[in-house]
Amino acid sequence: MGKTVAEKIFDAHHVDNPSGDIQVISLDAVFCHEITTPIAINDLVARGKDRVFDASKIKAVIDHVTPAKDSKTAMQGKILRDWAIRHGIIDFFDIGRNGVCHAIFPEKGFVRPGYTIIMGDSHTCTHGAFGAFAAGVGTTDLEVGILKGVCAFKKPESIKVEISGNLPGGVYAKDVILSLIGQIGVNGATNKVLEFCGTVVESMTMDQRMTLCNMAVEAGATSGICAPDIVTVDYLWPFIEDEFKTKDAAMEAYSKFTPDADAVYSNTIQMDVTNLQPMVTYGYKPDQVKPVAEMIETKVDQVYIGSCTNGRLEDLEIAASILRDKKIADSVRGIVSPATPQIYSKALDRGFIKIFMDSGFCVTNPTCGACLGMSNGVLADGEVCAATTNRNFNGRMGKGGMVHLMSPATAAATAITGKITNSRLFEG
Ligand SMILES: CC(C)[C@H](C(=O)O)[C@@H](O)C(=O)O
Ligand code: SF4
Repeated sequence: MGKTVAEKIFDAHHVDNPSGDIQVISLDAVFCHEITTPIAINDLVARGKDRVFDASKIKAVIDHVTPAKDSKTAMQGKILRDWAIRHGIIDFFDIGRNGVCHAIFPEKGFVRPGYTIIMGDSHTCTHGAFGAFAAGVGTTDLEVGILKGVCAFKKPESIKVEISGNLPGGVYAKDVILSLIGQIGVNGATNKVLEFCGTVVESMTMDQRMTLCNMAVEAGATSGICAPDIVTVDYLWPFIEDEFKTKDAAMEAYSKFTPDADAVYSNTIQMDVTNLQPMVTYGYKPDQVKPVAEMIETKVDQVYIGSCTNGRLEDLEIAASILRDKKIADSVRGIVSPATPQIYSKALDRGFIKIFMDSGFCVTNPTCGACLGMSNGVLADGEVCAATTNRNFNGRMGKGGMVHLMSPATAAATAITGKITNSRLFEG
C-alpha cells in the first residue's frame, strides 16, 4: 500500500510501537523559545535531569518578547540563555541576531525534507513546508525530546489538499489557507496532517508554502506538509551543496519523502483557486472567514504586518509595493515587524523599510511582539487591528481587542484607507 509524506517520514524515524496507533519516532531537531522551554528546563533541573540528548540538534531563540519588557520576560530569556550556554547549544539566537522562531530556523537551514521536529509552539507546523514532519508539543513531550531525542505521536493520517487553478491578482497563499480553514473549520483536520499538493503549491515559493503550512494548526492539524521538490532544493542549496554536489542528487535523496501515487488519505479536498477572493476573518475564530468585499466598511485602529505567518521578505515586498509613495490614514497606527534580522536587512537594502517609514509605519525589531499581544503594539479595549498573523482569538492582541486576519497586501491597502480594503484598488 502506498504511503503519504508523513508516513514515509515516520517509517524512516521509527523507534518503537508501544501500543495500538502510537508510534515513537526519533527527532532530528528540537526547537526552543523563551516562553515554553524555560518551564521544561526548570522541571528537568528540579528532577535532577538537566541534560540534553544532543546539543547540536537543539536550536533556541528568544523571540516572543525581545528586548525583554519586564522582569518576568527578562527571567524567561535568562533561563533559556543560561541553559543554552550550560549545554553548549551553539545555535542560540539572542538579541541582535534573533528573529521569530518559525522564520529564523528555516532561514538558517535547520529544516530539511524528511526531518522530524518538535517545539513547544503550536505553529511548528510551518516547517512542514520543507517536507518535514514538524509539530508543536506540550511541556512533557518537550522534556522527553530534550532528554532523549524522541517523541510519541499518533500514527499520522493525512488529508490531501489539492490546490489547482490560477491565483488571481491580489490573492495570495494567506487567502488560500484562510479560505481552506473557513471551509473545513477549526477542527476540520484535528489529529491529522494536511498534505498540500497540486499545481498551485508546486508554483509557490518557500515563503508562500510556509504561510500555507503555518496555519494548518488553525484547522486543528498536527502538521502541514508540502512534498519536497526543486523549489525546496533551491532554497536549501547553500546549506546542502557540500553534501549533494548537484541538485539532481539532492532531489534524488529527497524523493524518498514524496508521496506514493497510491497513498491512502483519510480524505481529499480539491480547491480551485481561480475565482478566490482576498479573505479576511470577522470573528474570534480563524474559520470565521469572509471575502474582503463583505468587510470593506470595517474601520481599523492598527495595522500589523509581521509574524511567523507573514513577516517574511516576500510579504514585506508585497506590502511595500502597495505603500510606495502613499501615506497611511491618520487614524491608523501602522506597525511592521520584519521576522528576522536577515529579512530586515534585505528589506533595508531593497528599499522596503524606507517605503514603510515614509508611509507612516513604525518598524520594530524582529520579534513576535504584537502578534500575541505581549509587546510592541498591544491593543486597547475596543480597538480593532488588521493583522497578517494567524490567530484572532478574543483578546489575542490585547484585552477587548478585535483582530482581523488577512494577507500583507490587504493589510497594506487597509492601512492606507483606515478601513478593510481590497488591495486591487492599489495594485497595478
Ligand atoms: C507562546 C506560545 C506557546 C504560543 C503558541 O504555542 O502558539 C505562541 O507562539 C502563540 O502563537 O500563541
Ligand atoms: S509570531 Fe505569533 S504565532 Fe508565530 S510564534 Fe510568534 S506569537 Fe506565535
